[in-house]
Amino acid sequence: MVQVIKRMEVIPVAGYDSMLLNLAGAHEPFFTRNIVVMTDSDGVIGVGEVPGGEVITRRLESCIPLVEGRPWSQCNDIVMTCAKMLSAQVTAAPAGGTETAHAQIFKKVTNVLTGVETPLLDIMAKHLEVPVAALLGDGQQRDSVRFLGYLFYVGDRTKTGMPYIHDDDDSDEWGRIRREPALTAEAIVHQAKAAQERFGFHDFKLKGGVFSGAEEMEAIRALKRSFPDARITIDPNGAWSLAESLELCRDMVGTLTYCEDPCGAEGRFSGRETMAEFHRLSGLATATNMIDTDWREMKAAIRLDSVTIPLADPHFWTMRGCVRVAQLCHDMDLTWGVHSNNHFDISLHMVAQAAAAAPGFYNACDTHYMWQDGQHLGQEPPVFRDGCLSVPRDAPGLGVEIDRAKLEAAHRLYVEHDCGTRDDAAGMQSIIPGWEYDPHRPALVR
Ligand SMILES: O=C([O-])C(=O)C[C@H](O)[C@@H](O)C(=O)[O-]
Ligand SMILES: [Mg+2]
Repeated sequence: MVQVIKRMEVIPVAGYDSMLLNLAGAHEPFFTRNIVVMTDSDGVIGVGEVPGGEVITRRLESCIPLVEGRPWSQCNDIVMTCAKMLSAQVTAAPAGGTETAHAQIFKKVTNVLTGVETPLLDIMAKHLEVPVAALLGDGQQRDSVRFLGYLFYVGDRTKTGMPYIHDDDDSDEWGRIRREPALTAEAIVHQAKAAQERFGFHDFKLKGGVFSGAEEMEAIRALKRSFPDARITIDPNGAWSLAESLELCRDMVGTLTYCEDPCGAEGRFSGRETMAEFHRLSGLATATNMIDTDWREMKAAIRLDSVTIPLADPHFWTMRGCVRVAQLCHDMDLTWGVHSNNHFDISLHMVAQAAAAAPGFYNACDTHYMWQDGQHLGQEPPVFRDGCLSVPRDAPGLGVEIDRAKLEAAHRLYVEHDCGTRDDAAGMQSIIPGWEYDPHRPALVR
């Protein structure tokens, strides 16, 4: 008797965040996600997590009639049917907006497909008694997945009047500092040391685009002095011009292992063209989650040699899609990595399972989880050892069993604070009235 999906639930949730700074402003006190829970006719439960926001919630809900009543064994066909329905929805949407806005809409479609695909894979893997990684690509390649410590400048929450969480964890130095301002190179090194103590990270990424590039490079140099063996990267989200990127990175080979989205589109040149020039002239490997985010962009990026590390986040490539990228990287002279946003433990397990199926060398996976540690929705907290999460071959499914009480509490938080779509500009405007996003000017250079 083939089990069918009896119920698909879409649950918007919120969690607490620190006042993390970036080019687009400051993270607000709450981050949002959409959780999908599917239950089959045997009572087997599968889960998935994708970015928050009402558009994604509504699109996921529109998939429910195409999922309920179908056997999980028809996973491919279910996802394909949803993809067709969603692409008709998007095509029917009113025209207008910029090309970037259009790309964002399509990214939201893959976010939704990931929300449908992941719980189905979880259920399928549980029935087959294998980890999800065994169902991806050529199957499970490793039992342990490396993550990096994702460092951020942190704003002073006390100046905002916004309900940022604080004093929530006194268990160690990381718990004590992660909600407090960090606005200097010393503070960034301190963050890295505290995070390493708790999680064991070997590699680090600094979110740039906040102070001048020169100041941020000082932080990178200070990090390298403290962690000489670490692979270190910086990501200003394309804030610098090509000339500035080259100037800033002139002596950084050996200090930076790779550079993520240093520059973007400029005058007559596309972001993929400026990144190609940067890669060639700086001698640095280049990573991106901005200019190589689907197959069409991938073709253009490969043709130009713009990107050596596509950060193939399962949330916008789907789990199977991001492993296809990993296979392509392995077969060509590229290396695979993963982008992240604030997330709960379900997403962390999704990334770990995908990375466990990535063949050959991969870059330590990005994760924001250190900012959320303690807010898991599963019954057990994820445990990092030596900067790694294990993906045991004898643990069926995604590796997370949902805790209904925690899920309900995260949903209540979403409702009570009227959370919706992320707005980093609002966070920044709470300390700098009238502040506006400028893609070419660091957030605190005004
Ligand atoms: O690599 C990236 O660009 C990111 O991690 C995107 C995120 O939205 C990051 O900028 C953040 O959390 O502020
Ligand atoms: Mg990035």
